[in-house]
Amino acid sequence: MPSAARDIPERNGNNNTGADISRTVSNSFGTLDNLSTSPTATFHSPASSYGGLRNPSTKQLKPFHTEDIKVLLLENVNKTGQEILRKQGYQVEALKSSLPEDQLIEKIRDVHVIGIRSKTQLKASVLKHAKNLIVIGCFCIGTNQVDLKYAAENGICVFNSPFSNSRSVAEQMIGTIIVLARQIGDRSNELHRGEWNKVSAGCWEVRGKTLGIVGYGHVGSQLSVLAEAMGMKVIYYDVVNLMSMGTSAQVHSLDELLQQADFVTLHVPELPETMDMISTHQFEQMKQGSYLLNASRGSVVDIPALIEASKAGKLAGAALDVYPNEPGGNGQHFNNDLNSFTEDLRNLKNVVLTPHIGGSTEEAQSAIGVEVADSLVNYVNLGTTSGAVNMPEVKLRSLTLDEPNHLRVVYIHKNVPGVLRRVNEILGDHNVDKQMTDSRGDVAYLMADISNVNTSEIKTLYQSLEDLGSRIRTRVLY
Ligand SMILES: NC(=O)c1ccc[n+]([C@@H]2O[C@H](COP(=O)([O-])OP(=O)(O)OC[C@H]3O[C@@H](n4cnc5c(N)ncnc54)[C@H](O)[C@@H]3O)[C@@H](O)[C@H]2O)c1
Ligand SMILES: O=C(O)CC[C@@H](O)C(=O)O
Repeated sequence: MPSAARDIPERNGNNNTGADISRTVSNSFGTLDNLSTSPTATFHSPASSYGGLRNPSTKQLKPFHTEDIKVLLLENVNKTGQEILRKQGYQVEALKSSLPEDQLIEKIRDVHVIGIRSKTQLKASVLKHAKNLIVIGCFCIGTNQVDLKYAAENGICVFNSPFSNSRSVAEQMIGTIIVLARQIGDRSNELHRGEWNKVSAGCWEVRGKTLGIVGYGHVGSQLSVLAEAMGMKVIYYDVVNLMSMGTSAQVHSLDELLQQADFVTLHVPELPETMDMISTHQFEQMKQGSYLLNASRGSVVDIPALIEASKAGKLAGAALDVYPNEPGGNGQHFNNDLNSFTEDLRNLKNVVLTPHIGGSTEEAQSAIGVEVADSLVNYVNLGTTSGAVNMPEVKLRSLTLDEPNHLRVVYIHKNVPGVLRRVNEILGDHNVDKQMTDSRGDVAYLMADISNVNTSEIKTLYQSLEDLGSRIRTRVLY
């Protein structure tokens, strides 16, 4: 089977039209709209909308038989995404869990596309086995689980969904703040065990309390608006200056936020700088009887220090949605084998533990499925990198059906002097209709549509580009 990225492609006989692949997902509960207040009554999956393919005059580029494209989807990627990829004719294998590293390496060897969520680690040690891989789709916000630099330097483009689950996380945080303030988790557990324990001591309204948001991006700023609507005062800390929502206010340092907030909630990405961002010193700065919430990444909080702060009564409660090590799939155990502190954590009072579900709503997962699958199809079929997290963003207007002898060249190369001159010497034997190039760090991405190309010339053109020392990956779409 030809490598989609490197071998000379064959023209595809598949007659997919825009109509085949455009999606209008209707609401199967639509007829109940006027009768039911069920959430499903207002739920619609977003429509898929990849650039240009819906227009019947658009020429669909096919670098290969689409059924040769192998896609591996892990971690229960939503069916909206699976359907979009299957409708392209790609061979899609979808698994519910992540895979242990040895099995992942076996599977990744011959796939062209992989889709993951937050659990699957695509480090260089795994990616080096992925000889055919051209693109990774993270069906989530976080991309810390992928070695983005290694991927770019090896011509593997990475996409994510930057905000489709932000609202879901913010809503979970609002619910959890109230659950903590009223000790609802403990009361519910007691009653499940048959114990009636009607108390008001240490239970509070959230109105008038101060919420400190660390990381005021997509999630943090949504949460800010919701919290103010409940009468909370909002302060936030971020490494960049940002516009305040409502009457919230940015503070100058993390310590300042910790000293003022009754509830501290973390919404920063996993970075070297955010590792153990909340540890013993930070707990010392927090107000007596305050609360900590973390739905960002498990590495951001030093959990043994949190356990100490909780046992010492410094914290009145905490909520964790993320952990340094998380189980690979549902049904697997959450115990000390995963994280040595787990048993201690489970025994703490007023500590809400959730299994990384901040973004797990029907709305978010359905939207993410469509968004990321669209990006993957756009990249595989058209070479478009709009929204990529590790490559320059390059997009060319679509070719049309009255441009039959055109082909699109995608050339991913090292960002070094003299490459464009050499590439254009090769392309210059033809008419270069349009060309765009951009760089990001050490990697550059060139896309060109050239006309008056005979099929017999494609192989030579492809090989000439492959032979340049600057080449990372060449793709020819026609
Ligand atoms: N629990 C879940 O299911 C879930 C769902 C979505 C996102 N997340 C996690 O939440 C994180 C935040 O999501 P988002 O969409 O709001 O991201 P975002 O990129 O929109 O916002 C992150 C913010 O953090 C700020 N930041 C970065 N480093 C910082 C530092 N050292 N100190 C203070 N601020 C810093 C950034 O400037 C940015 O404003 C994601 O990276 C992801 O890891 C978890
Ligand atoms: O769905 C997931 O696995 C991850 C959710 C969240 O942490 C994200 O990064 O979007």
